[in-house]
Amino acid sequence: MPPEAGAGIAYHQALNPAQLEAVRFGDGPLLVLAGAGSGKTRTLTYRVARLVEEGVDPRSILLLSFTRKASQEMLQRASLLLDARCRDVAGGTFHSFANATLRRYAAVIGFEQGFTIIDRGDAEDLIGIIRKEMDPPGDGRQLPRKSTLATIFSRAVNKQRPLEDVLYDDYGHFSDMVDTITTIREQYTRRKREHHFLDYDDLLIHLHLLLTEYEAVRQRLAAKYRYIMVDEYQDTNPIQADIVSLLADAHHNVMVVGDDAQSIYAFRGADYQNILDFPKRFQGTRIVKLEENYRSLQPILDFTNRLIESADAQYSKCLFTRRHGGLPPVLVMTAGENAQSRYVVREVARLRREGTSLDRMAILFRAGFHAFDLELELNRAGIPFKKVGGFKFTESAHIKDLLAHLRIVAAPDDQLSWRRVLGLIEKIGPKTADRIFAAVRAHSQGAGGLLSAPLKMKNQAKLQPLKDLIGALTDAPEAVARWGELVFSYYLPILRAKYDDHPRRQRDLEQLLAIMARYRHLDDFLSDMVLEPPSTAIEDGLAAAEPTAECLTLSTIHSAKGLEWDTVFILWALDGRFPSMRSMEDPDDLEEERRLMYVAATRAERELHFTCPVQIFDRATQSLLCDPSRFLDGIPENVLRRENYPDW
Ligand SMILES: Nc1ncnc2c1ncn2[C@@H]1O[C@H](COP(=O)(O)OP(=O)(O)OP(=O)(O)O)[C@@H](O)[C@H]1O
Repeated sequence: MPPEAGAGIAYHQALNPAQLEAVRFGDGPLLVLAGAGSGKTRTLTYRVARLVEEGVDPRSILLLSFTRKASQEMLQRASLLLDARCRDVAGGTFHSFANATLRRYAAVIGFEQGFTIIDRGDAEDLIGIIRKEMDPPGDGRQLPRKSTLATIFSRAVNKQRPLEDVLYDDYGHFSDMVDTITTIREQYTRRKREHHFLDYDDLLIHLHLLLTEYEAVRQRLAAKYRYIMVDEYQDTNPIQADIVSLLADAHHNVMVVGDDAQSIYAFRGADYQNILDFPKRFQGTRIVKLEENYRSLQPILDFTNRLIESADAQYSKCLFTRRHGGLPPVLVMTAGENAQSRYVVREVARLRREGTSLDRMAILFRAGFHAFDLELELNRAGIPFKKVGGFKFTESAHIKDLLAHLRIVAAPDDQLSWRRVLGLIEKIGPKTADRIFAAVRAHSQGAGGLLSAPLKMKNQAKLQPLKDLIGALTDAPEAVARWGELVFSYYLPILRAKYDDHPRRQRDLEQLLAIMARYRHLDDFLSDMVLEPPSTAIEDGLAAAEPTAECLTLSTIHSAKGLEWDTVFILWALDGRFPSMRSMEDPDDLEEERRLMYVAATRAERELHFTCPVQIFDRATQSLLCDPSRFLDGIPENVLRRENYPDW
């Protein structure tokens, strides 16, 4: 039991005056502008504990955050501070909250039989099927690819803009196909309805709809959640901001926490304008700024304050710390990409000799491929690393294969999963798969329909092992782990035949089985796999051989958000790479790149290195890139040191 338990929480000792003000704030709207490393997590945690301590029913508090892990950690910490009541607080992401609420009110919005959530890959596959059926424009031009179509549709939803506007503004070269693209979207919407599918965006759309069209439901939800808290508010999109307003409309007890300088999800529709507009949405908003940083040494903050000072519209903040000492960050010009990798390897080795653990160092970059050369050098030097970001566990083919078998049992109307499952059987193509699916569906006995559906003789034999599996699954009582084992045994021979690197993939599947063992209901497991997929690094380097060994982190900047390391290296601080050439065409994109660099730099506690390989040929513009990132221009030597590697 912590010392404070029972004797009341020692707020004064744990919090600085600004944090304390936010924690003790009474009813009404509150905007907490929390600089990087200024303790926003701590502030939210203590506020939850305080509300509960003062007698607020924990079930009437709703804490929305960017990942479920973040909200779970906050609630766990709040429980340690106060007591187990804090675990009853409703916490999660916008999407998981939408999922839970829509399941409760499914009948209201016309999903009496429930729904299946499809991930981005499935959404693209469905769009791909429709795209194939459409006539090409006729002039030899190609329709946008399925992934581009999915991005266009999603952008329209998340920015709440008409499809045509998104096409004209962001994809001008496809704007003459607006009619065909609109038809594809209509078809996509229709098919999703038919199969009871909701994609990620639909979760928000339907929740929004539920709150705007069904006043009685909105009132019930508003009465239920008397205190609303939102973490990372700068990364909300317009629908999410509306959802918060609709829920809080009746009482205005809403606290949002965020940092406009760290908004890096505009490409997903996030709009940092939400945080700037919050006081307009909620009259009488109290604004509290958290400016004391507990993470970095002062020379790092001197640099990051400079970096963000030139950003456009923002709330002004000036971070400071009581931690002094340390050197200013360094910008190292390297003679090409390989020299960049060798510089990083040399410095990592030096830090290690000086006693810094590899776990306390990170190499950050904008896109996964920016680190390929470095990965080779690290392997050569025998430095173990793990690579995070880019692509997710559940997006890999073998994981999707295994999940598809479970999905046809949970949702027998899921045509995409049937196609996948049947497509794994030798000599069954998409057409046969669709015929079998139609026969099973006509039988209306769920997946068990496969056992009795009239099928061609030649298909009967091929399907026997799958039939046995479905028979076993439908006979076994609902035990998620057991079902996982059954599918795993069935799938193992397929995996071995299909992939040369099956041992590594088999380890992933075993990990998935371990995760399954934590679930009681298959629906919950499958929904979580779409909403909160495990963030396991699949592309591990040498570390993969010894998962527990100390290792270096290689990460995209987006995946490094909220994390911290003793030493951080930021690769490719070269104008044309960071900011990228593309972002230079649009001032908003350029600003987002600056914030991305700010997020990366504020992860460092003690040492910060930028590397800039020069004389890089850019194919798109046919030019040589030689200058450091424009964001570093004009920063004086006493704030950012400059070096060459190797000396030239
Ligand atoms: N009042 C305080 N006294 C001492 N340490 C604190 C205080 N507030 C926060 N910290 C410490 O500062 C560190 C950063 O806090 P936290 O993770 O909450 O930052 P953050 O604001 O979420 O950062 P970011 O937005 O950059 O991800 C943590 O180690 C936390 O324990």
